[in-house]
Order: sequence, then C-alpha cells, then structure tokens
Amino acid sequence: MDDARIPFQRSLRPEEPAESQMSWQQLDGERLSQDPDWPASACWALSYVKMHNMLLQEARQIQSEGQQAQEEQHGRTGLEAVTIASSLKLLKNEVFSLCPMHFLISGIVVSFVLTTLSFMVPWVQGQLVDVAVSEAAKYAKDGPEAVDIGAALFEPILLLSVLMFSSYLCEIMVGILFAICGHTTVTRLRIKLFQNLTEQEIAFYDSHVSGELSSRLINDSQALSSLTQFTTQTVLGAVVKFAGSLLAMFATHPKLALLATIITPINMVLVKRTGKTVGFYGVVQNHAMAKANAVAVEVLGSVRTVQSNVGEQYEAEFFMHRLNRYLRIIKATVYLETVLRFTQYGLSKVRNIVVLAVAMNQVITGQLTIGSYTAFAQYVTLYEDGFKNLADIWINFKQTITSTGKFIQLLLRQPDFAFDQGLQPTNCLGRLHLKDVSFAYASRPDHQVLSSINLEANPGDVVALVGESGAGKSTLGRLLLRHYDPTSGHIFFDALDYRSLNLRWLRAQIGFVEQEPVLFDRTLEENIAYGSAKGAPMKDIQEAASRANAHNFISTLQNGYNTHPGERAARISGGQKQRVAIARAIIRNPKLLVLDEATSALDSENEHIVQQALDELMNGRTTFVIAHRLSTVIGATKIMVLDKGYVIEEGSHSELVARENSRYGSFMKHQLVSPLLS
Ligand SMILES: Nc1ncnc2c1ncn2[C@@H]1O[C@H](COP(=O)(O)OP(=O)(O)OP(=O)(O)O)[C@@H](O)[C@H]1O
Repeated sequence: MDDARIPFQRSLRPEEPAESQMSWQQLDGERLSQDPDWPASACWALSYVKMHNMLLQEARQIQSEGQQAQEEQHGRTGLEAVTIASSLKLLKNEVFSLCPMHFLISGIVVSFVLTTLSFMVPWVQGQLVDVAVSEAAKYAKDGPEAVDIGAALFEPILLLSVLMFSSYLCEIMVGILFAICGHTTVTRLRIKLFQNLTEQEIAFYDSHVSGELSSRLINDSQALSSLTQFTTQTVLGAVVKFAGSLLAMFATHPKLALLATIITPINMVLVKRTGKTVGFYGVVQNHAMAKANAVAVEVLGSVRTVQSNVGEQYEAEFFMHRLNRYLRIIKATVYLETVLRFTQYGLSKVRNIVVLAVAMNQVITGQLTIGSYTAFAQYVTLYEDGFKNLADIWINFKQTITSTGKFIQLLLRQPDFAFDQGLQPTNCLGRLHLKDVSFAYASRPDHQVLSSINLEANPGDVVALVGESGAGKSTLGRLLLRHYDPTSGHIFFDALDYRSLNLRWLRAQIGFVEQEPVLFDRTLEENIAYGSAKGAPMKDIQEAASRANAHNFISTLQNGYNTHPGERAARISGGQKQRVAIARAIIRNPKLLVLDEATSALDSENEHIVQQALDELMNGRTTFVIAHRLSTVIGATKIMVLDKGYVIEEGSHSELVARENSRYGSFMKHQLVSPLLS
C-alpha cells in the first residue's frame, strides 16, 4: 500500500498527549477495523477474503518489481526470478554448504536410529498385548498356578523400556544437533550476506535503503534458519515414518490400511494450496517488516532532527502504520493455517471412527488380534505424524523460498566492481590524468552531470574545484574514489586505466576527507587506525593525530584514545571530528588526496587549526580539493571552475583573477559579501 494512503498522516497536534491519540486497543484492533483494507465487517471470513486477494496482488507486484529491477538495472546472469528449482540449487550450494557437516551427518544418523526405534515400539507393544491376552485366557481357564505373570511380561517390558528410553535420548540429541546446524547456518548466511552487501557498488545504495537491507539481513535469514533446522531435522524422519507406517499398515491389514489412507489425497491438495498461499503472504510479510525497519532505523538515527521538529508522535504513528501491516499479514496466515488444521483434524477424526468400527468388527470375527490392532492403531498415528510433518515442511519450505526471494537475490548479487581483480603495481607515484570524462547517474541517465573533463595532476599539485551548487564537484570526487565509473572517457592513475586496477589497492592509495566525516562509535584509536589496512601501532596513531592537530584535544579527554565518540560522533565537536578524520587519512599515507569541502562547516578558529592539519596532509601528494571557501584555493596549482558539468575556466588564482569578466573573478567579488560560493 502506498504511504500516501496513511489515514491519519499528520493528524496529531503536538499539544495533544500521545495517550489520547492511540491506545494498545487502537493499535491492535480499532485501527485495523478503520482501515479500508480491513473492513469492520461482522463476518471475518469476508474480511479475510478481501485481505487475501489484496495480499496476493501485493505479493505479485513485489515479486515483479524485484525481477524488473534486476533485469533493467543489472542485466546480470544467474539472477533470474527465484523459482523452486533455483532455490533448491541455492539451498544446496549456499545454505547446506554453510551447515556444519559433522553436526548435520550426526543428526541424520541419530534421526535414522530414532525413526527405526519408533517402528519397533508399536510392534513390541502389540506383542506385549498378545502375550497379556493369551496369559489372561490361561489364567481364566486354569487358575493362578498356571500362569507366571512376571516371567511372561518381563522380557517384552524390558525390551519396550530399552526402546523407549533409547528413542527418548535420540530425540533429545536430534533436537540439539539440528538446532546447532540451523543457528550456525544462519549466522554464516548473515555474515556472507553482510560481506556481500559491503562490497556492492555505491550505485546499489542509491536505490536501497539501509534499514530495509538490515531487515533482510536479520529477519529474512531467520526464516532460512528455521527451514534448515526444521527441514533437516524432520524430513528424513517424516519420509521414513510416512512410508514405513504405510507399509506396516498394509502388511498388518490391507483393507483397514486402505480405509485409513483414503483421506490422504484430499489432504495433499489442501496442503499444496495452503503452501502456495502462505508463500505469497510471506513475500508481503517480509516486505512489510523491511519497510517498518527502514522507518525505525531512519528515525532513531535522526532522533535529534525528529525532536527538533516535534515529529515524535507523527513518527510513532508512521511506524505503527507500517508495523500494523505486518501484524495483519500474520493474522491472515494464522487464519489460513487454522482453517487447514481444522479441516485436516475433522477429516482424520471421521476416518478414525470408521477405522475403529471396522477393526472391532474384524476383532470380533477373529480376523484381527487385539495386539495387531494395537500395533495398527499406532502405525496410523505414526502415519498421521509423518504426513503432518511432511505437510508442515512443505508449507514452511514454500513460504521460506517464496518470501526469502529478496534475501537470496541479495546473497547472490555480484557487485558491478570486482574487489579482488586487477593490477596492484608495487610502485605508486600518484599521477592523475582525466581524459574526456563524462558522467550521468544511472537513476537519471538523461541528466549529464559532468561533460568532457580533462585534467592532469602530479605529486605535489593541488587541483581545486570551484563552482555553484549542483555543478558536479562532489560527483567528480566520487569518480576519483571510483564509487562510479565515467559513462565515457577514462581516468588514469600513474598512466594505468582506473578500470584495470585492483579496487582495494586503488582505494588504499587514496585519502578522502569529507565535509561531514563519519566516525564509528568505536574508540578514537580504532577510528584513526581504520585508515590503515593492516592496523597500526599506537605510536603511529599518536603521530598521525599530532600531525592532524588532534593529539592535544584527545589527550584532554577523560579516556583519551579510548574515548567512544558516540553514534555519528555526537560527543565531540565538528572540528574535532574533522581532525580525527584527517589523522585517519594521514595514517594510510595516501598518494592521492580528495578533500570534499573539508573546512567549510567550521568557524574561523577551527578552520585555521584544521587547515594546518590539511596542509601537513597535502604535503608532497596529489591533492584534489572541492572547495567553497576561496581562501582554501588561493594557493592551488590549478583552479578549475565548473558550471553545469563543464569546465569553463582553469588556471592559477592570479591568472583567473587577471582575466576580464571571469566567473572566478565574480566569485571572488561575491565572497566579499558571503564567505561561501554556494
Ligand atoms: N546519487 C545521485 N543520483 C542522482 N543524481 C545525483 C546524485 N548525486 C548528485 N546528483 C545530482 O548531480 C548533480 C551534481 O551534484 P553534485 O553533488 O556533484 O554537485 P556539487 O557541485 O557538489 O553541489 P554542492 O556544492 O551543493 O555539494 C546535481 O544535479 C545532483 O542533483
């Protein structure tokens, strides 16, 4: 459903307390009945049918959108829509290859033993009943002296006890072994997906929200865990139980066996249909959870903005709306599964009565012993158990495979840029050459952001890029970091084409300092060492911090280098954050520096301190500065003025100001009024 259909969007007024706006009752019930998708009908069945149709439609839409997006954006091979066949292949190649094999094999062996034991128990019980019946007849005829009850019962009871105790132990072991299998597999799957997500090209993140991806990572994979755990644990036992008990029933009494299995085809049709429908529900369910998670992650990550704009109640309702969709789908699934269970339960009760009546007739006419009937009745229970397990596995399998399609696609997605291929030159000078570089973002292919950019820069050169907002300055910086490839033209690094170089190697040669640098909520020591691929000793970290003018302020913090700066470095100032980011760039000793408006957000005192740190960093390297303050570009070797993606002027500061009517000159005049160009 479209967000535009939120019935209560912005309905809250800040002065009204939250309690007067929504209660748990509303959250859970009233809101649903007010929702046009869940009419307040007296007949829940009608509401359910409406809901069912809506969910099927939505599931198909989500699936076709996913498929279309894949085909359009990537044209990748091997990423066709997830079918049962491709999913089975995935299960085989990915999921089961991640299973701890020794636990899996032990589990299979123990569950085989368990199944064998479960067949022996009814047989021994039947024997015991027949012994008891025959001893009872002797007792009635010849009196107590003719019967040694203890001797007659000892052997079968001992055997039964051993069998029962062994199956009890096996059951416990099977549970533990398969639980370990399931949890280990899902943990490995999550790690694999996480790694795969971190390696996707930046363009992928232009069209995916991080909250949605984290939901796929955590919630969708949970379903695969229960699938591996549940399926491996029960599938073997269920097949053996189902087939074995069928054989045993027919061997004991073919006519009764036929009667007992007469409802099986109806049950099979019911299970098949339910499995398919629950699968579609699962698609919408995971999608709804991902959307709800996206709201939670975004809002909690921007809670300062939310509170500054008095948006708490609105966000709570927005989240409630998204989560309620999830709840409704769960309810629809529960309704459907309940209908299935009731139908199956009812049919089996009728069948049991008919079988009992016919069996008693056979006992009376001497065609069946009571012992054989006891065994037969237990085989019917085993058969039912086996069928129920197989049905549950099928429904679970269909639901998981259909609903985790997105997870599977993400897991198998190959990034556009391979990380581990390409050249890794041993010597790197840092010479940069851009030849006729043009670029448009994939999401807006008709909007040319950069056009025919040419540039040559050598170590020690500082190239400054100036231009109005939206001119394409940051985009050029992103091309230098190889977040995107030019749509035409080439970038050469030490005369080697960017595309031919190993991506990890290339990025290790580049230091990047952003306007709003991101620090992780790990210690400052770890944040600085983050720039060094192999980790760095404390001595180097402190030296980098000193050169970045960060050591003094870090030393005054209570925990020094062990200080956690908080999420988004909220516990330190903007200038301090910049200096830690510069230290992080210094420690990697980059050959090429990309500075994106690194000082523009700072006051003049902080700017001075950070600029000193930057001068230290730029020394002897090829530097590319995206600048808004002209003070930072005056000393540049070359200044390029960008306008709508074209370089309209280039030269040194003195050359450009000397030109008549130059755009740079007008920027300079403008800056007398405002310190910022854009
Ligand atoms: N990820 C993206 N997807 C699509 N278009 C984008 C993307 N990022 C930027 N753009 C567009 O590309 C153009 C250039 O943006 P860019 O951020 O490079 O400009 P800029 O010169 O750095 O601007 P500013 O000085 O305001 O940061 C703008 O029209 C912008 O809307």
